[in-house]
Amino acid sequence: QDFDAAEIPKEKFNYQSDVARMRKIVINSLYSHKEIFLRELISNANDAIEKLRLTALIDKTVWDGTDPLNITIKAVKNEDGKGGKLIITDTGIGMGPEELTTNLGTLAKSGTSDFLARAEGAEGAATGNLIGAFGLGFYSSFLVADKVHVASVPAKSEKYPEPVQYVFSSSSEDSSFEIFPDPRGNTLGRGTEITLELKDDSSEYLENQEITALVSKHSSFSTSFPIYLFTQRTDEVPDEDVILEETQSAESVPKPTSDTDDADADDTDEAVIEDVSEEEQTPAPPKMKSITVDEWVRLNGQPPIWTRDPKEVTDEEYTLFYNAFFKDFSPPMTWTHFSGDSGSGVSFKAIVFLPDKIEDSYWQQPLLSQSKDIKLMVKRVFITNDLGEDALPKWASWVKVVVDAEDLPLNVSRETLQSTAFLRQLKSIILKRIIQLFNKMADLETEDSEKFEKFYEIFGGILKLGAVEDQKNREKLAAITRFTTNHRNFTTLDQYLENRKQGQKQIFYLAEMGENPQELAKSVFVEKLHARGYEVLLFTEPLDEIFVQNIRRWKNVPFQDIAKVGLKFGDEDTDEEEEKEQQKEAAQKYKPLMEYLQKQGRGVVRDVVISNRLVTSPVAIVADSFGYTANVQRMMASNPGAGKNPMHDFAMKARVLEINPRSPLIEGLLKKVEALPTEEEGRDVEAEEELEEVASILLDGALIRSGFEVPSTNDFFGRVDRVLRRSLGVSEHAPTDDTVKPAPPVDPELPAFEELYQMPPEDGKAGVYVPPHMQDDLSIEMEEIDEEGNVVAPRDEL
Ligand SMILES: Nc1ncnc2c1ncn2[C@@H]1O[C@H](COP(=O)(O)OP(=O)(O)OP(=O)(O)O)[C@@H](O)[C@H]1O
Repeated sequence: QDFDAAEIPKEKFNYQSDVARMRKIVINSLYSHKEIFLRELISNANDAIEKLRLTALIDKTVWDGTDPLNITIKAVKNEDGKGGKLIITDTGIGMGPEELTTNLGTLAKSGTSDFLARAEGAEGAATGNLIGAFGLGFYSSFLVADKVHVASVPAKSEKYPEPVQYVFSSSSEDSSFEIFPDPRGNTLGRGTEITLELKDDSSEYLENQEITALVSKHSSFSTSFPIYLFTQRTDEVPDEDVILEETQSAESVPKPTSDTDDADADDTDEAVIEDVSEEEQTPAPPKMKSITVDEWVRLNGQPPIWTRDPKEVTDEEYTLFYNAFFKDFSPPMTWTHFSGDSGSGVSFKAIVFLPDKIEDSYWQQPLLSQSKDIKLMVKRVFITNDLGEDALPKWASWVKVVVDAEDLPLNVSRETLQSTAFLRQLKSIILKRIIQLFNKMADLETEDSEKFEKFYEIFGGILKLGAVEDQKNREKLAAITRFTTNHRNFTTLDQYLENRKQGQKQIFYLAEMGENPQELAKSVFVEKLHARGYEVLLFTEPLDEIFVQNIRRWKNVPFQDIAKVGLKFGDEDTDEEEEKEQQKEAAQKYKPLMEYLQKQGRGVVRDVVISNRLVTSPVAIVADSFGYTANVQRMMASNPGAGKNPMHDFAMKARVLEINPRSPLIEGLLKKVEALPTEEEGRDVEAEEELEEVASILLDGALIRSGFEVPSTNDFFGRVDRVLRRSLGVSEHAPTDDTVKPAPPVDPELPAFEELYQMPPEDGKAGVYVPPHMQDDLSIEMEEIDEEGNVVAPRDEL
């Protein structure tokens, strides 16, 4: 019986506008992925049965545990041989008329509009990957069907004591759908039946072979309930009418089903026929006739992948499973499949997958992330993917895991789970496995650097976050973390220590958020270390500084920020006597300059000292151990609350100016300071001002070189201008002619459009507005085309 057969009042509804947009996107942009409709419908069916089973744990009226839970698929070809219907049925929770309306007629998901906007835009092509993840599931039916009917009966419950079968009907063209009681009556008992009236170009989905292939590719791994396909087989059986006559005469009846028994006795069917005919010595073989045998064939008979022997599962199977099960349609980066014992007597099998990307949304708020892809099964039955807030530390919340516990009760709830030792043990087992996978990927560095680099690009930040967040696994995660140095890329902390020079008791690093390592390597702070052959870790990501501040030491060697005081090469004790003497002398020699600069630099630096870290640069500004480096200062600036800390001002100014005694510039400055006439000799105010200006530029330059900002950019350039004038011999005080033409008086009228843009004459012909400033640069050719797209008469109108 047809859905339209009876005269039943049908209620008509308009789709919510987002649904209309969604259907359009699905139909237009996913055409090349149209086979996904089956995966989506099966996945919905599976979810509906799962929901039934979970509800039945609390309320037995919903399902008493006896009637079978399954998904069936049936293709019905039209009698004229053209097109047909595909019917997908489940014995799940079902939907009442209101649910049909809201679930299928509206999109309740948050972020829908965002998604729609993205999908309609340039990224539309990529929607193939988003479709399942976002739950456009049901609408994918319109990829292959002109018309879709969803008949459904909700499970018996308080809300539906006498459930009635209703139908949701919609065609792919309509902006509305209809809801009405099923004219066929209650044919389902419970569950949902989706009838797709296939489009002419989708009739391949009527072929059982095609359906079987699709199910095995996309759905066999992700469904926990049996999927049956309706098949019809033609069998040759003895014609019963003839047999009946023979029985009456010979009293020997070959049973219609005896084929198999006979086949057991011998290997081939042919032999059977011979045997039978010889033994019974009947004058003629029994008359045969063809009959059609209806059969439901199980499509997903394979046991779930995690229960299989890892040696027998191919990489492709793991990938297909991952895609379908976690609705992430890029292949996983790597995985580990293992079985174990939790230690509290729960044995389990699990697969832990590393995805091949971490969503941007994760990095926006990593500390708020919560794992949602640890799917816990008990004896192959899905229990939950919500293991609670602290299921895993935040650094690992992106991981995708399926775990199947043998020895937990089937009706275990999340609450009872929380109090079991199993969950705690599971957590540490998963973390251990993730770290194992990280190590496996990190080992690829030498064999397959491309793979390794991709891994590091995605998980580098995770390793640092983990080392900061997770004290227990800190060491293991920090050991895998890599850094760029002035010597090489991807250095581990252990490798750094191997390259340590004799006496070196610090791990040198320099941090500048957002800089690139090559630039950072040219910093004043690195120059001497580099020139002497020491290795310096170059930190350019915000997490780096937080990372060292948390781990503080590696194998007992402390980290030293080389932009701070306290830098020691470690070989100072072995310096020659002569060198020490030289340093003493330099301190003596530069005393007047240091005193002078100290006076000039008040408010910017706390002290001035002779540097041991500079080679060619004349000066640098170094932070005290408790002061802010330029990097920390910048991080503070982006944190609005930081200025309120009473230590803030103090930490800002806790820095020292270091001068390079071997720089000619510094020597020259010393001479100038020494040459200044004293009070007694009669002060030279002009020379004093000149020198102050130079000192001030030197200080500002030192700030900039060291990554800090100058207190006032305008003042700084005013001074530079004056020094430039002096060096060019131009008068310092000669004013620039600063007269300018004032603007005309206020104009109370708004300009007319025609004044700004020349309008084409209003002669009814097509025209183009070209703004005056573009008229010289633009020429437009127009051609008229006929309906077939052929050019009628080329013209050059403008
Ligand atoms: N076979 C079904 N049985 C019962 N309810 C269903 C069935 N198919 C769909 N639904 C209901 O309709 C809703 C919308 O389905 P749709 O496929 O559009 O998205 P979804 O299933 O929520 O998302 P996703 O496909 O990502 O799981 C479902 O959430 C479910 O409540």
